[in-house]
Amino acid sequence: MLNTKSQADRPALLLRGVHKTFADVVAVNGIDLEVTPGECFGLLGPNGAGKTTTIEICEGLTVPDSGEVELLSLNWPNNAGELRQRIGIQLQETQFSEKSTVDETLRLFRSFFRRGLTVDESIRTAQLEEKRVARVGTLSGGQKQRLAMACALVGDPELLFLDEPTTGLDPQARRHLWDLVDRLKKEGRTIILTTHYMDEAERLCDRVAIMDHGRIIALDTPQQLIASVGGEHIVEFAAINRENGDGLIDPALLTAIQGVESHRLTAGVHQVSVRELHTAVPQIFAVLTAHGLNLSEFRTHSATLEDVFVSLTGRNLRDE
Ligand SMILES: Nc1ncnc2c1ncn2[C@@H]1O[C@H](COP(=O)(O)OP(=O)(O)OP(=O)(O)O)[C@@H](O)[C@H]1O
Repeated sequence: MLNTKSQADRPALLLRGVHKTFADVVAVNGIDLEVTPGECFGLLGPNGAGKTTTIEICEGLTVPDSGEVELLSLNWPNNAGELRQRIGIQLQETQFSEKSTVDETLRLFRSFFRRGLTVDESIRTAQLEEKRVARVGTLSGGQKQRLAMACALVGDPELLFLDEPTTGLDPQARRHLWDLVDRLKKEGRTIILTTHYMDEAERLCDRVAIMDHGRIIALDTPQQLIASVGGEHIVEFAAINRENGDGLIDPALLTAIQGVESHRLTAGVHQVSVRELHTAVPQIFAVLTAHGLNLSEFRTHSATLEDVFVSLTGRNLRDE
């Protein structure tokens, strides 16, 4: 059994050694996790990493093969009734009745909870006032996501699960959802969200677990994860030798440059993490010139969670 601290000291969510296999696919391969009350915690990873399976295990929708899961000091299936009253769930895709109005849909969801927000409050929170009497079938993608959020909130949950809340939304609708999540954080709710957008995780999450192949491969604040890459900036370039047409360069020549923290070569593109652009870049150019190399591509960016994933796995999050 889990240890017996008082409820106030307990994490809002606790996973210990959680495994789940579907036929021959290991979806979740030994996850340990503790989420503090009031925290916005992100599960970040490429498609198929196991994020949805993990979150569905937490939500009581999927039964793990092994491991312990505790939410708000309660567990599935022993405390299922109480848990359903105290958590909110936004699934990756929610099938609402297209013919019902926003108002009718929320009334139905509100009827599942003993206590919670009024339908008016949840419509206001999700900024759907103008769509109150609109049929669900007429809503845009962003409005449907906000309705799904309103349904997840109508029971006034302490712990809220959001599975890829902004996938498929245009930039404006995404920002709208982010503002809503900000407000929910300020209200002190614990939020667990999955995403494969690193900017979303950086923007919203207090801490992030990066998942790959069913495991957590890194877990920290976005800032600490990014700092772990080594340099604040990433310089990416491809180069061609004027004589023989290849782009090879001894990595030791690059890593010997003062302020260069690491080097990686992916699909012909060199990625160098550096502390300061203005000192490192001229030296990189000097090394290339000295070895007869001309640049064919060159760009720089501030290090992101994408770079953390690349440095851990050698792969890009987005290309999966
Ligand atoms: N019900 C299921 N039956 C069979 N395989 C499944 C099932 N659910 C998930 N899987 C497999 O388990 C692995 C993890 O899937 P999961 O949906 O948890 O990943 P994910 O990180 O959420 O990906 P995405 O970002 O695409 O939603 C994948 O290989 C997926 O095909």
